[in-house]
Amino acid sequence: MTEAVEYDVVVLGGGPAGENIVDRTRAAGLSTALVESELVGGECSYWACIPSKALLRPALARADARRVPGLADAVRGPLDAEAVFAHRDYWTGNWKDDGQVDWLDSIGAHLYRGHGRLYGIRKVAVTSPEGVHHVLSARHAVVVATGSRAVLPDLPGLAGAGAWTSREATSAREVPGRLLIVGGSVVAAEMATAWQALGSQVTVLVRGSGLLPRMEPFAGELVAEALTGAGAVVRTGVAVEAVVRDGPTGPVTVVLEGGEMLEGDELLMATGRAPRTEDIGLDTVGLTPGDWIGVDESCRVTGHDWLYAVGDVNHRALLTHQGKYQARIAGAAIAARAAGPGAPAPDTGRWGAHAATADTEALPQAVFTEPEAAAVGPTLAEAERAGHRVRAVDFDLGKVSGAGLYADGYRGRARMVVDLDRQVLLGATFVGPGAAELLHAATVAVAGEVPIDRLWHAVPAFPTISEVWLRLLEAYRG
Ligand SMILES: Cc1cc2nc3c(=O)[nH]c(=O)nc-3n(C[C@H](O)[C@H](O)[C@H](O)COP(=O)(O)OP(=O)(O)OC[C@H]3O[C@@H](n4cnc5c(N)ncnc54)[C@H](O)[C@@H]3O)c2cc1C
Ligand SMILES: NC(=O)c1ccc[n+]([C@@H]2O[C@H](COP(=O)([O-])OP(=O)(O)OC[C@H]3O[C@@H](n4cnc5c(N)ncnc54)[C@H](O)[C@@H]3O)[C@@H](O)[C@H]2O)c1
Repeated sequence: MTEAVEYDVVVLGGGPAGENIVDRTRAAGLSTALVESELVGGECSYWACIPSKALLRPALARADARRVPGLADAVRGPLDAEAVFAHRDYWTGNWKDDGQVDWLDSIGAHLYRGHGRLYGIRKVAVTSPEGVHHVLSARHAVVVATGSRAVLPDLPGLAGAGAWTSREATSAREVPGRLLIVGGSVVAAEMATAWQALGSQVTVLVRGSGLLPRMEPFAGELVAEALTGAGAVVRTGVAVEAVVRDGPTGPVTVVLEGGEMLEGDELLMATGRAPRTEDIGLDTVGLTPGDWIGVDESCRVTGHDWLYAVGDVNHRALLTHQGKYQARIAGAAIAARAAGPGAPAPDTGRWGAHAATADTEALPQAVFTEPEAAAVGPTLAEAERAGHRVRAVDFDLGKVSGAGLYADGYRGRARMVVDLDRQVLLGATFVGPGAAELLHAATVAVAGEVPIDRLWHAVPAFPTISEVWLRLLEAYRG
C-alpha cells in the first residue's frame, strides 16, 4: 500500500447519489475524491432509468398517437427497433462516461477508478483495474454510495441459464421472439411494456395478486389491462419452481408450481434488488457485509460520526431522485459538521435542511408503463395501517376534458388520500397516459402540507388533465 492521500471527503460509488455528494461537498469548498469501479453515472445512467426510459418513450408515444384522430392511422405499424436501440445507445453515451468524467474535472473532484473498500476508520483502499493500490483518508467524511444490484432467487436451473436481469433487459440489441418475465413490480411492468411494444410476445409471471404491488391496486389493474390489450399475457398468483435451459442461449423453459411448463426465447428475472455491500470492507468498521446500511435522517450511519450512506444502499427509497435528494441533504450535513463547533448545528428536525424527511413523508415515483402510473405519499391502505384517520377520493381521469382531448377513449384514474385531522393531502395517485407529469403538483402539495382549503384556490388551467385536481377537490368538499 502507498501512503494515504488525504481529502476532506471520500465517496465510494459514482452513481447519481455519489455524484451529487461530490457536487455538494465541492460546492461547500471541501476537497473530494470519488472511487468508481465501473462507469461514473452508475446503474441509473447505463442499465436502469435512462436506457429503460429511452426504450419506453417510443412505445408510449405510439400508444398515445394511436388514440389521436387524424394521426392514428399513420402510426399503425411496428416500432423501428433498430432506431429505438440507437436512441437508447445515444442516451447511455454508448456506455462511456466521458461526459461525467469531464464534469468531475470541471468541479475539481478527483476520480479514482477501481474497486473501493472501507479500510478502517476514515479510510478507503482502492484497487485499480491494473492492480495499483491507493489508500485515501478522509478528514471529515466517507460516504458509501455503492447502490444495489439485481437479486436472483435460488431456483433450480437458474444459475447458468443466462437469464436476463435489468442490465440485459435495458441493454439488449435484439428483440426476443418470446420473453418470459418473472416478477410483477416496477422493472417487470416497465420492461413488459417496452419489449411487447418492440415486438416480443411477453408473458409476465406474477407471484402476487397483481402488478405494481406498492401502488394503489387500480394502478396495476390498468397496466395489466393495457398490457393484455397490447397482446401480452399477465398471469397472477403463479410461482416459478425451476428453470431449464441447455446452456446460456436457446429456448428457455420455466416450470411453474403444479408442473406447467412455459417456453420462451429469453427469461427476465425482475425479482428485486440487493445492496452492493458484500465486498466494501464493512467488517473493518464493525458493520455486516451484504447488509443494507442503516442511517439517521441526515444519512449518517448509526454509531459512526464520519460515515454516511446515500442512495439505494441505505434502503430508504430505491429511486434516483431520492438518492440525489439524500446526497443534497447529507452533503449539506457534512459541510455543516465540517464547519466546526462554532458554526450553527445541523438542522436535523422534521423538514430541516439536514434531514431527508421527504423519504418518508413525500416520496414520489413515476412508472413509465402504458398507462403511466405516478404516486406520492402513502396509498390508502398504507395510510390506514400507519394509523392516520383518512378519506380517499377517486375520480375517473377519462371524464376530464383535457384527458379526452389528449387521447380518444382515455382511460385512467386518480385518487387523493386526505388526512382528516390535519385537512392536508397525505398521498395521491394518478394512472393514465401522461400521468407522470401530474405528479409534481401533488408532491408540492404533500411536502408543503398545503391545507385542502388553500388547494381550492390552486386553479388548474383549462383544458389540461390537471383539472382532475378540481374534480377531486369538488368530490371531497361534496
Ligand atoms: C431497470 C431499472 C429502471 C429504473 N428506473 C428508474 C427511474 O425511472 N427513476 C428512478 O428514480 N429510479 C429508477 N431506478 C432505480 C435507480 O436506478 C436507482 O435508485 C439508482 O440507480 C440508485 O443510485 P445510486 O447512486 O444509489 O446507485 P447506483 O446507480 O447503483 O450506483 C452505484 C455506483 O457505485 C459503484 N460501486 C459499487 N461498488 C463499488 C466499489 N466497491 N467501489 C467502487 N465503486 C463501486 C457502481 O459501479 C455504481 O456506479 C431503476 C432501476 C432499474 C433496475
Ligand atoms: N420508474 C421507476 O421509478 C423505476 C423503474 C424501475 C425500477 N425502479 C426501482 O428499482 C427497484 C427495483 O425494482 P424491481 O421491480 O426489480 O424490484 P421490486 O423490489 O420492486 O420488486 C420485486 C418483485 O419481485 C417479486 N419476486 C421476488 N422474488 C420472486 C420470485 N422468486 N418469484 C416471483 N416473484 C418474485 C416480489 O414479490 C416483488 O414484487 C425498485 O425499488 C423500483 O422502485 C424504479
